[in-house]
Amino acid sequence: MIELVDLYKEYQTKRGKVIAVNHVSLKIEPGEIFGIVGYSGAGKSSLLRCMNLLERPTTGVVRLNDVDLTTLNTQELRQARQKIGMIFQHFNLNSSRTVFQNVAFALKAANKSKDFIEKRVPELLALVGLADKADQYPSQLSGGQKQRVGIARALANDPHVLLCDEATSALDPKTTKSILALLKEINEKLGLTIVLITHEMEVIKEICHRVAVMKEGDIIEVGNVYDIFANPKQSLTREFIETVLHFELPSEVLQHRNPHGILVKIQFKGEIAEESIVSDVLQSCKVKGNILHGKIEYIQNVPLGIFIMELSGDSQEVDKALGLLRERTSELEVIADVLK
Ligand SMILES: Nc1ncnc2c1ncn2[C@@H]1O[C@H](COP(=O)(O)OP(=O)(O)OP(=O)(O)O)[C@@H](O)[C@H]1O
Repeated sequence: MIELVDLYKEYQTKRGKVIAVNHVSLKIEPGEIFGIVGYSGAGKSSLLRCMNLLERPTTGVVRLNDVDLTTLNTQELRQARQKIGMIFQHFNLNSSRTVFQNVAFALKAANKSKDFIEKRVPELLALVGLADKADQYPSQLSGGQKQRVGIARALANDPHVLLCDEATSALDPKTTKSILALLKEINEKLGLTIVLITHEMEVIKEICHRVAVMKEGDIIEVGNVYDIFANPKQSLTREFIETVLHFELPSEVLQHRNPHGILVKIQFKGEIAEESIVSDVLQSCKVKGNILHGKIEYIQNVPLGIFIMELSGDSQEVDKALGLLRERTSELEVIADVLK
């Protein structure tokens, strides 16, 4: 488990002090994929790099499996770091070494024997799907393949934790998906804890169990990914979610609104997203419902349905329909007139 207690990181610059991480406390549980999302400059890299002391926090505690890394001497820290793998946006491979040698490097640094290295590297390359690339050089590989080498190298010493610093930001969408799928597979197969930072909410949606939203050095919201998507509290979180759900109503739709109708946003969580609650209620109340926008997203394989509808008809019947929709289940949320 990783535990950050009151972590604070500042940099001294010519223009004065910059606070990158502002008294953050966080617990990351073993085996989870934990994402940290935020815009550029929010402090994500600084926070991540404090987790393995690549950056030393100005104050605060970084515990890995109950050991406070900030209290270790150089030798102890080197040992502890072997249990924290890291991958980078630009892969950080040594271009003058082959794929095999890049991965072997991490094992040599941990004083592993030649025999062990000869056996272990092919296993690692097979795990990341590069069994046939051992003798190639980084320049002969695609971006996705380079990141696979980075992952193999990071896993060489059986880490407890894998830190991912914008690991897919330099990759195209298809390659991003394949790297995220590999990370998920490794998480499930090896029970490895993964912490990733990203500015893309899509990455969070794709593989994370929990997410923290970071702004100006602070964590402003943290929770289970599904709950955060279904019920974001902070406007910045909503902004990030919007980049995935694309739920803005096009202005043409608003121009052609029925002046007597009311706009409702209806959100279904879990299995009921697949039921026909809305049509049942509208039929029973003789209310007309016009779907203006709607979709069902699957987040961690659980459906989240969101619809924007215009309801029209006798106003008492519309109120009754809204009441019934609210009542039908606690998992259904009706936000009446979305424009107000
Ligand atoms: N080595 C450094 N020296 C001085 N200031 C720094 C240093 N590293 C980061 N900063 C500053 O700290 C703040 C947080 O930066 P950080 O890189 O941690 O954020 P980030 O969310 O990871 O952004 P990005 O995605 O652009 O890397 C920024 O204001 C940045 O300019």
